[in-house]
Amino acid sequence: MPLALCATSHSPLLGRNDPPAEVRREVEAALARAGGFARDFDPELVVVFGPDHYNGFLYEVMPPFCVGAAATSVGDYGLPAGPLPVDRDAAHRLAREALASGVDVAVSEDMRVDHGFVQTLLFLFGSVEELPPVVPVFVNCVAEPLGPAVRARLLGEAAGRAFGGPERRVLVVGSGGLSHDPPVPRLAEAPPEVAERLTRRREVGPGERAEREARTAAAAAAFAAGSTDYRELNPEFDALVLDALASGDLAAIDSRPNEWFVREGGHSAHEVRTWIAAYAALSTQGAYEVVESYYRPVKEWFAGFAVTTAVSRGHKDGARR
Ligand SMILES: O=C(O)/C=C/c1cccc(O)c1O
Ligand SMILES: [Fe+2]
Repeated sequence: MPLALCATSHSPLLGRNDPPAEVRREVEAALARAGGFARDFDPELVVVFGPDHYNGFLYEVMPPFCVGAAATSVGDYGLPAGPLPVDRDAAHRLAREALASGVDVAVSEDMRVDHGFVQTLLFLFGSVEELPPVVPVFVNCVAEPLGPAVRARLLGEAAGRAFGGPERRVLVVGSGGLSHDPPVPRLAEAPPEVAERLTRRREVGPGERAEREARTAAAAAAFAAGSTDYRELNPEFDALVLDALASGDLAAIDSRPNEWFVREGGHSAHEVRTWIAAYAALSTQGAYEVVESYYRPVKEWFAGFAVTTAVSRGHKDGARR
């Protein structure tokens, strides 16, 4: 039972702009079950594929992928700031495997990560203090130009080869998606001051951060109230993605052109690359089965919100140690 998988959407608007209480309770229950699955599996290592939202990676240098050999949470949206417990040797092992197989990952000895990593890790493990050793793997999902989605599969397969095997229990995690298009700025349309902000790394003060986050929450409230300024969530796209991942037919999604993701799911639908990578890692161990799959579109959170867990076929019960 060497690999298991959790893949969840994230939304930093959870707790800031909530849907009716029963919807929040239902999503939190699905997240709690995924957390129970992760803790029962008791991983010795967590490899988490996550995006960034111009908090850690800027156009100064924008790699398609980056393996964090050390990482610090920036503490956006009220999440805890500070270092994450990264397994540096494991990070280098993954980078070597990826590079040897033709996936040109960058390596960072000082990676900054935002809610795209930290919120999902806390969904699963509760607090930074309770985290097992992690390897954070940045997947660029917002900063155009993007490579083809299939590269995320190749990256995930490299992770599967690096960590598959009986020696240790490794949980692979995907964080992001599914259909959604929150107001994340895009360089091509950015006025000069925003382009500057997307390009150069600098400390963001608490006032500026709070203002930005309040703007996103207000946009989500307007979206939920019926504003047509934002792209609708697309449950059909989300179902197609979830079905393809569950069936193991990753090509059904990762062979699609980038424009398809944007047209069907919105700009941030590219975050499903993190799920593709996680499922691809699991696929290196043979056929797999989804243990649980939860889905609900939540406009208040700007998210087609899904939570899935999976194990290699025949290991459903073995997921509990
Ligand atoms: O504020 C941001 O940068 C992004 C917010 C957000 C909102 C909803 C879903 C997501 O995946 C997000 O990253
Ligand atoms: Fe996101």
